[in-house]
Amino acid sequence: MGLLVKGEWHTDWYDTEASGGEFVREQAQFHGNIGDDTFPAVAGRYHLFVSLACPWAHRTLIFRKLKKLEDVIGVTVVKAEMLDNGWELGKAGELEGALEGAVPSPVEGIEYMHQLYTRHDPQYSGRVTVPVLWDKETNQIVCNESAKIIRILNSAFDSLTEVREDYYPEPSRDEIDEVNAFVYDAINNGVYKTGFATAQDVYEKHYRALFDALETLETRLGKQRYLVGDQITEADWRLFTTLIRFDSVYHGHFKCNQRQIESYPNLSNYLRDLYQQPGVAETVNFGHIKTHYYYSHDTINPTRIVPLGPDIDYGRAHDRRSL
Ligand SMILES: N[C@@H](CCC(=O)N[C@@H](CS)C(=O)NCC(=O)O)C(=O)O
Repeated sequence: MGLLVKGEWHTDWYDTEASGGEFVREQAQFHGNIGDDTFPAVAGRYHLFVSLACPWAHRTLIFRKLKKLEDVIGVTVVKAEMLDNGWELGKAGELEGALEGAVPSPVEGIEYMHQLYTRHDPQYSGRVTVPVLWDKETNQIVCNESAKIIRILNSAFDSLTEVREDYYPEPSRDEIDEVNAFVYDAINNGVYKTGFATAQDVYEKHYRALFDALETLETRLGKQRYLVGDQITEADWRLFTTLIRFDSVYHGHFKCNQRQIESYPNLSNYLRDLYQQPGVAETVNFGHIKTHYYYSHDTINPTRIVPLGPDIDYGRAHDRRSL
């Protein structure tokens, strides 16, 4: 764990002292678009760097899969553990098996993700996060904000594939934005704010907000199959990547342990419905997910023991078709 200061790597844990025990997420710094003159939509030019453990990177893998962009955008997987040097790229052959179609880094001479950031900007200051959408032609980061990358993948390459599914349909955009904001604050980022809190009252505040929000969604999903009506939208995929990690990691490691997702009738069936959408299960790697969290956060789990459970079959039947 660390960050870059004017291009120099520093091994620092998140500074929660300055914020009274609160984990404060840093904003992503690269927000380029695809489809303009700088970054035209071209097959084979752009590349994703992802961690299979990371819920934010997972969103981008799902969109690459659903929009059938495997031949348009390459992908490189980083090691599950994030240690003193931050995210680490494997040696050739080491990680490709973790995700079908993954390739070693196309950017030569880099061992760590922080070297990719300094390749783009030798003076970069900030956290070194995944996912990264990289332009191989100009050696630049196009974007390192998953919310933006999934919008890019949703439509920017449509002329290169036959897939026309739209996960951000015009008529539902206001509602999707509203649900996203609620889910992001209390759930996607909520589990981190709960798990990384270093003061009891801060932990309790985010824990309560998280479980209140899950209760709200449990009720909402009693009336409709997906978060915004009867069609899957980006709002569902953004929630999915947190829910699929919840019982294995956030419940124990982040102390989000009032309930497991398995105990909510609607949320658990909804989670299996999404997991069973074609191609999605292939993007889920519980080995990387569990190893990453339990191994990398040594202030939370210094023994690095990775728990064996829980055993949950996300492939078993769900009841959502009746809605
Ligand atoms: N806003 C970013 C957040 C990405 C993010 O925080 N990724 C985590 C992995 S789950 C990371 O790389 N953390 C490294 C760090 O904070 O040093 C996005 O959604 O793309």
